Amino acid sequence: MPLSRLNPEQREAATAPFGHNLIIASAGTGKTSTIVGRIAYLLQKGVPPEKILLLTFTNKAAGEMVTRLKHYFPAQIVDRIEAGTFHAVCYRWLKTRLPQATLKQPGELKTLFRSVYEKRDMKRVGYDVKPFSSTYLYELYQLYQNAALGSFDEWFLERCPEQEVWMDIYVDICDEFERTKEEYGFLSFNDLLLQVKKRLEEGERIPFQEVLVDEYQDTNTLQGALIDALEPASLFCVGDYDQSIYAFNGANIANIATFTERYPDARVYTLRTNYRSGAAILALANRVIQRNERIYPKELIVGKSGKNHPPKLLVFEELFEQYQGIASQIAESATPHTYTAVIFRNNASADGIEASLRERGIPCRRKGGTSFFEAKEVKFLLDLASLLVNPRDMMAFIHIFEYGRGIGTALAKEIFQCLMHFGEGDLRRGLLRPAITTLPKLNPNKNTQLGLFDDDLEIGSVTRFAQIEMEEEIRAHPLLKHPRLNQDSLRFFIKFYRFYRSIDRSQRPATILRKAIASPLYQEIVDQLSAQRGRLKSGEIDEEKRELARERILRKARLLTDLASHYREMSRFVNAMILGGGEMSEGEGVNLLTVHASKGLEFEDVYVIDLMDGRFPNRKLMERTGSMEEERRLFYVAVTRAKSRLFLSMAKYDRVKKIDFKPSPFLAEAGLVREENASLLTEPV
Ligand SMILES: Nc1ncnc2c1ncn2[C@@H]1O[C@H](COP(=O)(O)OP(=O)(O)OP(=O)(O)O)[C@@H](O)[C@H]1O
Repeated sequence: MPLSRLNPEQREAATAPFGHNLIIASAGTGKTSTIVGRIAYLLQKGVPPEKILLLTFTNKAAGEMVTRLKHYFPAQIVDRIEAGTFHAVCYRWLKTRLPQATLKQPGELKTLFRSVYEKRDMKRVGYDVKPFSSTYLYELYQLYQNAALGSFDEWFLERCPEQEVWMDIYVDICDEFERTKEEYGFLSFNDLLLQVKKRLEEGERIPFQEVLVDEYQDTNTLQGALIDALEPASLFCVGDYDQSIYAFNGANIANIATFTERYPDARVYTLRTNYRSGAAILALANRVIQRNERIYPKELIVGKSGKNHPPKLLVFEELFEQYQGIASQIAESATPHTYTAVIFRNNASADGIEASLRERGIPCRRKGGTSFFEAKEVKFLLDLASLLVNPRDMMAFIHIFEYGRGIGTALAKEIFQCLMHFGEGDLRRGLLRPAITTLPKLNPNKNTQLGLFDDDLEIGSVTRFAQIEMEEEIRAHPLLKHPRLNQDSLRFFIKFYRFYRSIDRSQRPATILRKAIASPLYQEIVDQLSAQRGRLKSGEIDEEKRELARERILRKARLLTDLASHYREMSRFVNAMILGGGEMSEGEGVNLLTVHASKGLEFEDVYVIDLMDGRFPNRKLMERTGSMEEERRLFYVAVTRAKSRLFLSMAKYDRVKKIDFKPSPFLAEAGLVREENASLLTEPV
């Protein structure tokens, strides 16, 4: 049983009485094993699995815990436990209430927000204070949803009082954004939590007997409120305040810091034995983190025996030399690449190190596989899938039709509006079996954002298309009367029409994707993209390059089909791809990670790079939402990922930007450089 593998302090926590339990688990002290032990304990005590809710920071973490439990309990029991991220769990629950709603990628919603923002002519209003850009306002609005429960203007004005003159317009923009999302059936990630919280507050019940929360230190105000709204009979929160690193995303360290005030009956357990790292690494981590306020008392005991490598400072003369030097060291190291990680504070560090590793033929992987989902060939297929799930999804339709020669955003919007009109609000019907055969009567005063036309459409002559081969039903389609449709755009429309007809009765996501990939519609996308990617600087197309690009595109398309084969319903597939996209990593080899992405992971050898003042700590971000304490916690998280060897590296000069660097103050706090003048104790390598 998992309980028998726990040490006494882990077991004491795992078998805590029902009630409000907080487990302070320092880095590497085995919180995963403790949570698994706790669930085993609950099941042994007879708690029905469906009454257990496990909330984790990634779906992968939930999956790993569930897999471990399956070693001890039958799968049909373990699978009934509700486990996943806040988003995934809320999505599953909402799905039963809002079957049509589609989750949208943050990038897509940002575009929608911009289209609402740009309808306001800020210049004409002409206040002295410059308004925030659409992107910045959008980010603030997202942060507000995670970080506060009161009204937007109150929260906003507290942070940005100088922007008061714009407040009414900002509120108006956010309101319209919310209405537009609702109209299209779109949900943002925040909406998942907000909607569930609202329904719970309105009296719906999800009666969990125990809610377990992993990485409790990184829950935000909204998540904290959601946990409260669930009103679980018992709460088991596991976290480490020294690893709270998501303030920029609204994480509220007060959730963990005030636990005992909010729940006066709370019991606090502390896991102290670190099994991950050698004594010297732990001593360094502790020396630094001691400078932060101690919220609950804690002490780390070294549980690992064996060889103890002292952490090493690597100092390079020049920034790029640093990346090269580290790549060389990794090339010579006996540690397998997959057990090695390079960790950095800022994403900007990744390219230099990746290029240096690849130059030496060392494979590497970057977490946050957005690159896969952002690849145009994948996005196109996901847009097709999204449109099948939610035919009101005008954004997906536009993205698809923009590939048609001669079709820009404006015409794509018009085609969408026409099809909706022909089908009386049903896109598929408007396309395949139009009920109305006249072009839409349009209202010039209507919202221009929806792409309705300024004036009524004149009727175009269908004889323009006499030479184009097509089925009779397409020739009779009312869209052909659209005056702005030309031969190229019609050809694209025909491909789209035929694809829709080919999948008329198909249900399974993988079948539909296979048909899509084989269709002339997708062939057109593959041709366009591979030609673009095969083009040389001179403008000519290199056939070999184009062929390689084509193979890569099709490989990605097949990978997406493989992923789809795990789903029976298209809506589940689409939403899972959006929910889980950020957790995918691409490739094999040395792990290149931001500190945030390294959370919860461990590696034999860890290189924490670019340890220069300004970069780590990142002074710019500190001014916005951060603090020195948060940066110190980031440093603590980074160094405690190391099991055997820890290398801390810095450069003294950036040749490209011509800047001199000072060592990170954390190197002084770690005792690796002299504190008073931050001078180096180590000579450059
Ligand atoms: N009782 C135990 N005896 C021996 N090894 C253990 C025990 N508990 C955990 N470990 C090992 O300690 C390491 C750290 O465990 P785990 O990944 O659960 O830590 P964590 O508390 O989640 O760390 P962090 O918060 O830093 O991510 C793992 O390699 C795990 O196998």
